[in-house]
Amino acid sequence: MLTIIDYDAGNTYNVQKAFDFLGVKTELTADPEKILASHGLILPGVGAFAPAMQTLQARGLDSVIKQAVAKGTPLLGICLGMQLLFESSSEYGQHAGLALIPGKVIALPAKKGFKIPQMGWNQHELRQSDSVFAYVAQEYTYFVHSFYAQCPNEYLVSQVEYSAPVPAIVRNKNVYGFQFHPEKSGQVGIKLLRTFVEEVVEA
Ligand SMILES: NC(=O)CC[C@H](N)C(=O)O
Repeated sequence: MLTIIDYDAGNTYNVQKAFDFLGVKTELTADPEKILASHGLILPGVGAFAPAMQTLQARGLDSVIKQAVAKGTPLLGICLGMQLLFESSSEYGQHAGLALIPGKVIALPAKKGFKIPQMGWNQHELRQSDSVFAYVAQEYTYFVHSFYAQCPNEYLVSQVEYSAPVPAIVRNKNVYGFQFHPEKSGQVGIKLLRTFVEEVVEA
């Protein structure tokens, strides 16, 4: 069973439905004991960075997540949930993140021909050929975001080109992030979630 961290994130229902479709049981909880006992964690998220971090902190979930990761529990952050994994975000001011992956989140640059937010399908370019997600090369997934992560290449599994090179899948040991919405990315999105379960959590 996977544990979806409950901090009133907006895409929790759709993420749960995606795992239901996979036949993977999930439990939505903010209970520290359940999170620490979990075999795999999902950090969903849509909306602004600061209120999301404030809710995590208000529920003590920031430290519980860090404890779980430190003992090796795999964690997948989705969209805003991926951005929260980094050290900081400049969305509406400067805010500290969970600092589970080195790097910062900044605004997508304005550039002629690139509407902000990026809202649509984009094609992955692979950066780590030995990743369990390597098959995502040249595949398309669905993005909705105005901010993006800047991180050292060693944490980059795949990226998409928009008004800047956007990390699409990132990894730091047992911590993974998807900037896109796998729950809105059709068969590829479902396959990527299945890979996280079968090749990471259950491996
Ligand atoms: N869809 C989202 O929640 C996007 C996350 C973040 N607010 C961004 O604009 O990048």
